[in-house]
Amino acid sequence: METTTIGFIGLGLIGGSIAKAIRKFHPEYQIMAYNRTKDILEDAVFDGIVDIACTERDTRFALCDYIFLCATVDYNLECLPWLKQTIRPGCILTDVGSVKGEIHKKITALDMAANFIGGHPMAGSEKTGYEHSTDHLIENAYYILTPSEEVGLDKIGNYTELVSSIGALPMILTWEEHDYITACVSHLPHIVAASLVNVVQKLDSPLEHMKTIAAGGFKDITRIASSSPHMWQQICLENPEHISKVLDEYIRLIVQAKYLVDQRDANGLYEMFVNSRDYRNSFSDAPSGPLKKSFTLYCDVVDETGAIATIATILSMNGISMKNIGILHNREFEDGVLKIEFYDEDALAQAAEQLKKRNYIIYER
Ligand SMILES: NC(=O)c1ccc[n+]([C@@H]2O[C@H](COP(=O)([O-])OP(=O)(O)OC[C@H]3O[C@@H](n4cnc5c(N)ncnc54)[C@H](O)[C@@H]3O)[C@@H](O)[C@H]2O)c1
Ligand SMILES: O=C(O)C(=O)C[C@]1(C(=O)O)C=C[C@@H](O)C=C1
Repeated sequence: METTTIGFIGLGLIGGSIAKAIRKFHPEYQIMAYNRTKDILEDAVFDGIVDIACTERDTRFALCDYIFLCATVDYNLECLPWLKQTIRPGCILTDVGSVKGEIHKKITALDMAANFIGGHPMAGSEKTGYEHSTDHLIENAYYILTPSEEVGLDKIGNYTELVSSIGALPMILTWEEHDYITACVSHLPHIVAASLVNVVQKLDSPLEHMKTIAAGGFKDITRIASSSPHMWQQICLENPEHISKVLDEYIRLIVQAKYLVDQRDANGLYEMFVNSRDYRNSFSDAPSGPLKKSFTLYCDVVDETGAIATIATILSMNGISMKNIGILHNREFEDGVLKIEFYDEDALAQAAEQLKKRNYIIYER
């Protein structure tokens, strides 16, 4: 039987992570890729992720059942007329862009809608490049699909299955819904993080005390300010109406907060923080879906020999079995943390209690 062939145009953080996940869950699939930087392609072939390193506009993309556009938005758009002449009729063409409107409009204008399902994994990092890609970046993350109106249900079904099979959680939206929602939960936060960093730079003294003292809270909320300026410039230029609308509401809330502070309005301030705390606590950090729930905690450790052994000893002395343990250098944490997985909720709760008792800092996700 013929195997599924998947093509990538652009093999950076997201393209590389999807390719690695496909390789992990479907080792028999044939993967071909083109990337502007040749060394990356050589690395990916060496890693066993890519089978065929392609040249620009390689005619072998005609063999693909799926083609993922994972380069910069402008280059993805530039490829469309050529892809129209190249892809086979049943091919599913998809992208991973953070804004969907522009590509959908171009796809419709080029009469390619019957093949196009927009895609957007809601996972990422402030880092870019294939070297930061992992086979688990999109694991358990929502993966939004925005099918064109003309695309057949069979294609949507197949693509949804592919997304689930590599560990992500497919969710179907229209591109308009997608662009409004992400303006609020992804694009606005990046603008807020950038502005927060810029306000400190502006207000700090030449001795840079603010910069020196900024601690966990500031670092947590501004990690994403280190993201690619080019990528975020493009996102803001592609989704201006929605971003402007959510910024209006955000500015209104900031002005309201200033008013509460200026008025020394104790009740109003308390209400503001109670509301945000309760709503934030109602967010599910581990989306429930078809995947098995994992019972995992993350623990800050000093990076020195013996740190893991000490924790393993504490847990085993208390009769707590671990499923997995390892150091994680992850987008969520500034430095390495220890990731410990348990078999059930009870073991997780007991472990958290024992480690907190010994002053370890624990994050449950
Ligand atoms: N970074 C994130 O957190 C994130 C999350 C979800 C979606 N996205 C979307 O994914 C897309 C890619 O982002 P990324 O973070 O993987 O970026 P990246 O910089 O890591 O990867 C882009 C890749 O495309 C290649 N490329 C760029 N221009 C090219 C060209 N002209 N020809 C061929 N290859 C070219 C680069 O060499 C690089 O390997 C963006 O559109 C972004 O909106 C990003
Ligand atoms: O975790 C991060 O660093 C991200 O910013 C990831 C993030 C986001 O959540 O806003 C960034 C852009 C995407 O299009 C999807 C995900």
